[in-house]
Amino acid sequence: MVILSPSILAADFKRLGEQVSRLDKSGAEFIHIDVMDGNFVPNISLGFPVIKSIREITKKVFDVHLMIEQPSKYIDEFIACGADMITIHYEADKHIDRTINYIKSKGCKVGIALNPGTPTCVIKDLIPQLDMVLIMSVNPGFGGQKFIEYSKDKIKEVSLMAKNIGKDLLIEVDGGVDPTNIKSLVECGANVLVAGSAVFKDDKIEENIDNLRKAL
Ligand SMILES: O=C(CO)[C@@H](O)[C@H](O)COP(=O)(O)O
Ligand SMILES: [Co+2]
Repeated sequence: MVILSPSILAADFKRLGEQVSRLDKSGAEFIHIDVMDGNFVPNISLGFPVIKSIREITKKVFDVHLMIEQPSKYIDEFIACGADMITIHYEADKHIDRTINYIKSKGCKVGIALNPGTPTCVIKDLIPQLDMVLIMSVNPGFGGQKFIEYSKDKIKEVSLMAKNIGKDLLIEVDGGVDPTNIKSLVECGANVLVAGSAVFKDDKIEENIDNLRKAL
């Protein structure tokens, strides 16, 4: 099964509630929420009040991508706001094993994100504990960037790691996903596709989601 996870970073924040309602009625299974702190990445996006507000609009899976330093400090708040899946960056947490266990102990799904420059070998031994691995296919911080082609090799590597241990793992690709590359990403082993610009372009949310699905 291929899961679509529209990133609201690309939404029109003047009409965020209306657009999230449209996502709620769409065929997308997840909603990708990019949290940025201006330290781990050179951008600041949104936080607890926004997540709490849109949680009242939809029951879709909140796929929360934390691009923040010291993510372990905020796990309880993100869960309280309604996060269903929390993905932290390998590069942002020196005690990642402890944070993974804490997130799971709270009954929340857990993912690890890898920047384009981080090799997949660093998470090999963590895969048994994970629900998801997020492969960043752009440098984190902004939507609308160009897909980094070598991300496909990383998707294949993680897919093989999971297969070798018989692990049913979500493999999420995040950044520059559009109808021209989505099929090839699934063929590499991706099963969760994040799309921001490709979904919110020209406010044609429903049509753009259908086009992504048709391109598979
Ligand atoms: O985490 C990030 C960016 O750091 C992504 O989730 C982007 O928000 C995806 O946007 P597009 O590349 O699909 O426009
Ligand atoms: Co993201």
